[in-house]
Amino acid sequence: MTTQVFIDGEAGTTGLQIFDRLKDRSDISLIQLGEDRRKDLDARRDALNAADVAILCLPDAAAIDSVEMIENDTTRVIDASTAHRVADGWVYGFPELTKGHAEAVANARFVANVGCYATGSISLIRPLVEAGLLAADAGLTIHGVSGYTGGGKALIAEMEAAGSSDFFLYGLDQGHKHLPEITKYGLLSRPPIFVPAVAKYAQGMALTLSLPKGMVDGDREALLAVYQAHYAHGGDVIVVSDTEARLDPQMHNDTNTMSIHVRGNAETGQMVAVAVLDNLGKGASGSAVQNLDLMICA
Ligand SMILES: NC(=O)C1=CN([C@@H]2O[C@H](COP(=O)(O)OP(=O)(O)OC[C@H]3O[C@@H](n4cnc5c(N)ncnc54)[C@H](OP(=O)(O)O)[C@@H]3O)[C@@H](O)[C@H]2O)C=CC1
Ligand SMILES: CC(=O)N[C@@H](CCC(=O)OP(=O)(O)O)C(=O)O
Repeated sequence: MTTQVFIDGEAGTTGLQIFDRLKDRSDISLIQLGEDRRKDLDARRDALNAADVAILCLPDAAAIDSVEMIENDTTRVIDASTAHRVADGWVYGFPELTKGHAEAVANARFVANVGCYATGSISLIRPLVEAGLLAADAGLTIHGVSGYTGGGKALIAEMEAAGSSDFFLYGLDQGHKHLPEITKYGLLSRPPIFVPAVAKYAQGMALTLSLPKGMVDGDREALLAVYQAHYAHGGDVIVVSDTEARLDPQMHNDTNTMSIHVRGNAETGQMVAVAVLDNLGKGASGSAVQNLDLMICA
């Protein structure tokens, strides 16, 4: 029997990429509404209730409405929006979060797919805190750069218009929507300073976690060993002990791979950990399909 999947928001940036990943699969039947009915409440309610799994690729308010429209106790939900990331009753959709978490995703009814910057940030922080190398109250600083598809259709239109900016910083007020989930699932007792940026390319992101001398209890080799052990339980996170001078945020585009790198200066003890991922791959659509696969294979 095929699994009935409804992508609510299929015409958006994340929804389209999920559709592309699922459209040729023989184990999945896609419920589609078409352009004329995709925002029709009754049509969405019927589709949500007919689906085995609904994948919500909507703004937060519409995603909350979708969950409220489910009247049965069988439709399972993967929500790509921010609405339920730290909500009770939702499993955080990052299978590699910690040992055993993939099973939690597989058995969940409600899965909150992870934010793109949050995926990279948590992937760097959590293993070090779990291993006792980094204090939960450490004053962390994360910088990130993303392609403009991370902002959905509105930012794509803005950045592809004539005269748009080439690069900008934002989130400087330290109110970025990913900070609550980074703090909670990074096992931190205070949020990091987070300075994201958008550059004039479509897709792919890189984040750095600054590790000044004395902040972590270990050198580069120790950190790489901790990351390797943490991500040895399967999934799509790879730990790379490279030393190339440049890291390209687009190097994992159109895949679900996220790579972790550790660099630094052995003489000064100053280090930086780096995560590279596709904001629409492991940062959104790819991870939604990874979570779906875990859920329907359980
Ligand atoms: N882009 C990314 O890298 C990531 C995005 N996300 C999250 O995924 C969600 C979708 O983002 P993204 O795909 O980028 O956004 P887009 O703006 O590209 O797509 C959103 C889609 O939802 C549709 N929509 C809006 N309101 C309704 C409604 N009431 N009923 C039905 N459809 C509606 C829009 O319609 P219309 O086409 O008419 O505008 C659009 O097609 C957001 O919550 C975002 O935060 C998560 C991780 C990364
Ligand atoms: C480049 C860009 O604008 N990125 C978005 C985050 C991507 C996204 O929408 O992710 P979530 O839905 O997981 O929050 C932002 O910083 O708000």
